[in-house]
Amino acid sequence: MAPIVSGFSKLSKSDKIQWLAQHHFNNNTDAISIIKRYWNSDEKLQQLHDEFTENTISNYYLPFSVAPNFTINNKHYTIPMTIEESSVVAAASKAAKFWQNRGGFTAEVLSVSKVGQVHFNFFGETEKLTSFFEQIKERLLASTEHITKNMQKRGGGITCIELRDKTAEIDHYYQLHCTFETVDAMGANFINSCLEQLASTLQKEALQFPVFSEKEKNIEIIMSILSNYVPECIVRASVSCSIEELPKTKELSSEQYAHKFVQAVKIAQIEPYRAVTHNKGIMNGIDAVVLATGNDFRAIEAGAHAYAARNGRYTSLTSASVTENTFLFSIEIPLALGTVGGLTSLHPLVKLAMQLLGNPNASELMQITAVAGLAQNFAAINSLITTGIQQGHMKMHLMNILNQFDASTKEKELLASYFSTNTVTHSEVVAQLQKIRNPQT
Ligand SMILES: CC(C)(COP(=O)([O-])OP(=O)([O-])OC[C@H]1O[C@@H](n2cnc3c(N)ncnc32)[C@H](O)[C@@H]1OP(=O)([O-])[O-])[C@@H](O)C(=O)NCCC(=O)NCCSC(=O)C[C@@](C)(O)CC(=O)[O-]
Ligand SMILES: NC(=O)C1=CN([C@@H]2O[C@H](COP(=O)(O)OP(=O)(O)OC[C@H]3O[C@@H](n4cnc5c(N)ncnc54)[C@H](O)[C@@H]3O)[C@@H](O)[C@H]2O)C=CC1
Repeated sequence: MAPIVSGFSKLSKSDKIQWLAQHHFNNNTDAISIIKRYWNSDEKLQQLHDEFTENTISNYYLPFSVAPNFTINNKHYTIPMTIEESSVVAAASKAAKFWQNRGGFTAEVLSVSKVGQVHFNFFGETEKLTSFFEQIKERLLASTEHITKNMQKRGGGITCIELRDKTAEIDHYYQLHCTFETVDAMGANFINSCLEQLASTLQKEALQFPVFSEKEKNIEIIMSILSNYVPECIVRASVSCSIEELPKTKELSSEQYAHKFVQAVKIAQIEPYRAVTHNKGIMNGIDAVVLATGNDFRAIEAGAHAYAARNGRYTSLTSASVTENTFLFSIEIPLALGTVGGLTSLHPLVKLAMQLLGNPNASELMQITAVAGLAQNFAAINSLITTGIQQGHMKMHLMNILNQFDASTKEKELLASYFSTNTVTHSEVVAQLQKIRNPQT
């Protein structure tokens, strides 16, 4: 068991690795060589990556892939996707190709308002606090001027501050509930800086407010933090086509396909067990673009799933319908993304990803990302209601299984050919590999 260590963060990278080897890897040199094998040979680039976070000892490779053939608002895109799961990029590519021949995707940003809150305790009469707040509101805003002035020039800034009484749930607890627009930034640092300033001004003003008793003058700030729940930072994307343009299979006419597809989405709308996986499939596409563009996928995930539960029951983020002869499939989702700030101007591959997308602004990136989620969902449901998910997913997963058994190039070629007409299962791959390796058994 590892000993408790103090000052670990102060060790050099190589001393950190030595400590790990000694206390976790029995000084096994293989472990150290694995760690070092993932270092970049360009020392300057490696240092840049080391400095992204803390206690860095190596790099963790994730595939950086691309999905071509996306038409969004009549503009063509090749979308960068960073994800470890097989078949996700293939699925997005297949959906993109399918919809490119049917008018492509339509997307629009519906709203861009972000949220932050100052959480505090006030020990007095709510009416006095309300009156105090109304009197100091302008001074609260004025005290953030040094932080907001540049954002205001870009068309952003603090758009609203309101006092919210939460004493019904927690004694003495109130909020300054604030909304922001942060233009091309995700805005976390900007919002948090504004909130901390508002908290400081609130406290100072209260100390001097003559109507307050001594007790009321001492406002207790609990915390000041943005919210990753942004139900007013919404982007919508959709596709539509005539029923005849939908896929046909041996078993399904395009009309039967349409109705089965719509029911699959309706099931995700009413059945939370299905909705979670349905939305996970959407986030396969969304997270891949969020990661590739250096955005914060934890923030996106938290906000998206909270939004899916906004009406009290967790539900699908997409909807589908057939009206007369038209199939319509759409997504509405909160995506607080940035094309400046964070890693966007630091990580060379992130900069390349933005260049690949034509250096979009935040609004355009929101639309591209929502489309990736909708495309992912279309491909997943298409498979689920026709061949089943395993046929395609395992077809893409075949290489991972073969690599687990150190299959040779020749073995990979033989088995790729065999499995082009046979369903991939782990046990069948093992059996076929055995046959090649031990033909006499
Ligand atoms: C996997 C496919 C695309 C195969 O589909 P297919 O019809 O066997 O592929 P194909 O060989 O006919 O090729 C058609 C197109 O698919 C793409 N494609 C095809 N193969 C490749 C490849 N190797 N590399 C890159 N792209 C590929 C590519 O666009 C290609 O066009 P082309 O490039 O030939 O002009 C299909 O079966 C599919 O879309 N399956 C859905 C897979 C999926 O959803 N994966 C996500 C992971 S599973 C999950 O976590 C989500 C889920 C399922 O749980 C969500 C939910 O429950 O709702
Ligand atoms: N709960 C959360 O989601 C939290 C997330 N974070 C992290 O914060 C990072 C993002 O923070 P940001 O404040 O967005 O980044 P940032 O602080 O790195 O950069 C944003 C700044 O860029 C400048 N800027 C230049 N051009 C701009 C333009 N056209 N539009 C808007 N701003 C422009 C502004 O000064 C703006 O404040 C993310 O990487 C995230 O991981 C940090 C704390 C909490």
